[in-house]
Amino acid sequence: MNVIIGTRGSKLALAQAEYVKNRLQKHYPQNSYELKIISTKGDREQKKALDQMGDKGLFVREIEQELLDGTISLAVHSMKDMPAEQPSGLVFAHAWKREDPRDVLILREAVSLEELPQHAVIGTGSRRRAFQLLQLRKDLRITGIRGNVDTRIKKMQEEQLDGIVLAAAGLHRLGRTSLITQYFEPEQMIPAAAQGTLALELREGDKELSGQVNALSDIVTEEITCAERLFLKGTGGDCHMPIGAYACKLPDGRMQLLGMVGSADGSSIKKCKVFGETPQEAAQRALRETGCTR
Ligand SMILES: NCc1[nH]cc(CCC(=O)O)c1CC(=O)O
Repeated sequence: MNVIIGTRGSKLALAQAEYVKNRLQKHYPQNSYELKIISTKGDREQKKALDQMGDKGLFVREIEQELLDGTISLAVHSMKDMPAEQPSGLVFAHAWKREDPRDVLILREAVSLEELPQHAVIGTGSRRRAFQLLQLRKDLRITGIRGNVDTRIKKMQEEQLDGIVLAAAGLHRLGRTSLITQYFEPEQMIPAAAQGTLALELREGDKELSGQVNALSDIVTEEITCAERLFLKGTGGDCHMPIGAYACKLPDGRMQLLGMVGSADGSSIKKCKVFGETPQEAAQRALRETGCTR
């Protein structure tokens, strides 16, 4: 089988696609593999604020179209960037083991959040991160920042920001772990739903490839991703809303789910911690506790 893997061209997207290619190659050396870089609307319109571009799936639509057209056989994305709804005819393979789901702080000079001077300026384009950061340190000033991981690090230097918040997973995958000043525990800063998990998307009915990809999956990641995405879907929000979800399995086998839903301006933030026997039960309880359902 010839496996053509579609990916965006950013360094992080390429690192993720290479990782998937190498892991498949190791387990299935009988296949041939190639990467195909696909430019998306999100890549081409870097200058517009994300809020203005608005629509979901900005970084995925062209890639999904190539899957449907059959010009690629597997798409690799970050699951946290995937819209809740998927085009018909496409499915996700079972998730592989997730990378570190936490958010991290990269500081230009200070050594910790506590040691930052009063009114220090932190860059992030995510309201989820901004509002939770302000819960930890009310005096901080938040400034918008976007672009890929390298761009944000460069902007922190050029614009003399005191720091930025990024996902640990991206930095680990790029080999930039040494830049990290501090990790936030999920209870302090609830990550985005499925942060650190790859989305491996393929055509429904592609039995041979899905069999191979699914055989390398991680059942715990599959369950926690299910709980986090069900919660996200139930809130009705997309990646621009201040919504967080973090699930993990406890030693007794139950699932724990931390949920967060904020109003658009951050004036009200609801957080919860619930337990459930199944992803569905945990997600339902979290939606009820955050006031998304009754
Ligand atoms: N929104 C961009 C994005 N999409 C996925 C990751 C990191 C990797 C991951 O969460 O799997 C990042 C960068 C970041 O948020 O710092």
